[in-house]
Amino acid sequence: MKQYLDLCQRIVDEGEWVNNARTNKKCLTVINADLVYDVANNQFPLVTTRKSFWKSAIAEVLGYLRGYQNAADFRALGTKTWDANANLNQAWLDNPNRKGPDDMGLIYGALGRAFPKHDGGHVDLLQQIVDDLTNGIDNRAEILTFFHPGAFDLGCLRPCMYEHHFSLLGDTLYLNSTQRSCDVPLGLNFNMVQVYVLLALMAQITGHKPGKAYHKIVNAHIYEDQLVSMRDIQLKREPFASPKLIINPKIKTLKDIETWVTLADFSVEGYEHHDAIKYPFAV
Ligand SMILES: Nc1nc(=O)c2c([nH]1)NC[C@@H]1CN(c3ccc(C(=O)N[C@@H](CCC(=O)O)C(=O)O)cc3)CN21
Ligand SMILES: O=c1ccn([C@H]2C[C@H](O)[C@@H](COP(=O)(O)O)O2)c(=O)[nH]1
Repeated sequence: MKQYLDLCQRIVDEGEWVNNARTNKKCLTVINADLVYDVANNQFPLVTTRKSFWKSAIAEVLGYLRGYQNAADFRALGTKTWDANANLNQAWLDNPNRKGPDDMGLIYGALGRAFPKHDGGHVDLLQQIVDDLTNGIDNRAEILTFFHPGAFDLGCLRPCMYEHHFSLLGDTLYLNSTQRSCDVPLGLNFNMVQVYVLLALMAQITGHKPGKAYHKIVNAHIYEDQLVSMRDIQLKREPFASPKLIINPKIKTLKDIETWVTLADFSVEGYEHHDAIKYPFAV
């Protein structure tokens, strides 16, 4: 939690204003932040200086792992967070590749689970990584990537957390996640949970102990209409201790995640938080 608040404060103190053409908003911006999550000791990085809707964040991860590409499927899992990008973004509404209401196109898991090959086929990057790790193999390229510049026009948004690199040291699994662009008040609140859960889940289904998750952020920003709430409300609050995340131990395979896992398989223990803050969302 401290590292999150430190980043927010750093943006407020040292950030530079950058005009963002896509959203037509100004962003107070810093470049580069490195966050670390101690998954081995269940230090769940949940924001406590406002109420965090952590279930929505985990629903997104489940949708990515299943390769979903439709906001209705994400709603069925328990999150509405893709509705705006699928249905309110004018550039995507005007894009002939959009297949209709709620379509998000080829982004995140839809791409990572069927990455196009040169011969016209596809490769399921996640399945390959799970198979390797389950067999104790780390080929030093266990990389789940969602980044495919040749396919940007097939999706509603370029992936923000675009790469997850898994590594094995003995029986401990590590994760390095890279994020190119980060909406710190809204998105990072979710992204910290997601990096943590991804390592915890992957360790559980491949039979390893989770170690640390390293989260690199390149462009970290606060939108102009979020600044006052962050600076004058959220940053004035004292954080509470980190809660614990409990994952159903019956989840043992990728197939389990694909077939029966729901948000009921996740709970948080000891979550003390301040009141909710509603931050504006830039489409
Ligand atoms: N501008 C922007 N920021 C983002 O963080 C973001 C995008 N766009 N587009 C793609 C996804 C969607 N994400 C989202 C979308 C909405 C919320 C949101 O509204 N969060 C509220 C309430 C969530 C709820 O009730 O489930 C919050 O207070 O955290 C968070 C992340 C993260 N990403
Ligand atoms: O997981 C996510 C997804 C998106 N974001 C934020 C970062 C930016 O504010 C926007 C995306 O805009 P781009 O113009 O494509 O950079 O969404 C996030 O923080 N986390």
